[in-house]
Amino acid sequence: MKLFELLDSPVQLIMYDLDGTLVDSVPDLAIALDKMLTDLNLPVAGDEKARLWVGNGIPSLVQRALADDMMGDQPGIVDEETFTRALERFKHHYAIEVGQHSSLYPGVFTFLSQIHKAGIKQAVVTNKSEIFTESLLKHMGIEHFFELSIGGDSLNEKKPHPMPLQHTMKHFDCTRDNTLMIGDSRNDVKAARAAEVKVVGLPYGYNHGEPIESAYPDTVVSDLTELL
Ligand SMILES: O=C(O)COP(=O)(O)O
Ligand SMILES: [Mg+2]
Repeated sequence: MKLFELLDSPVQLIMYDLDGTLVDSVPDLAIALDKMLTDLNLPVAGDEKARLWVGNGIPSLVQRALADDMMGDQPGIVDEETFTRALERFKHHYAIEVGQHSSLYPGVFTFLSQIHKAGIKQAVVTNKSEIFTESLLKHMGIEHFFELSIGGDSLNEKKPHPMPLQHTMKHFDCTRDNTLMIGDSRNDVKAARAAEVKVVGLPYGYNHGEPIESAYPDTVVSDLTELL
């Protein structure tokens, strides 16, 4: 499906998820997570598990790794003291690793350039912490494409809550009629549904081990250039 087929009005704003949508960022996250686990004398988790756990922000990722379980971020599973120490260790390691082993997915740079040239506004709406979002965008050389980036800790709520999407639309004075969300996980689809915006799913990212089709985005494309 093409961009112009998705909305009745011309697109004025595209909101992008970051991890798993624009950037294959798990290699950095997995290294930082394993260094954190090693600091705590726990067995390392590796890439595969990190890939399943990423998507609900850094605190959830750290809790899942500590519990070695997807449900680790539920109340009462991980004790507060261990979590606080682990989070500090993770942030320390990730600040060093961020952007070092990550790469842009195929078609991302071309798509962002074309959309930028067409005068359509672009924003990042991620659950990744703000400070690491800025750093990753710079390392990937794509920060200049975005007029706004909202992190998982920028507002009171993060995806799947619609708040970051609604905040972004308001910022650009855009509405559901001229705005599109693009993401790789059910959190993106749920947030878009709750904000009543159309959403494109990408199949190559991190959707907790499930195909993105199971979250029912409006369409799925194999890479972003398919939308051009
Ligand atoms: O850091 C995360 O948990 C995932 O971030 P995302 O929202 O860009 O996929
Ligand atoms: Mg994602």
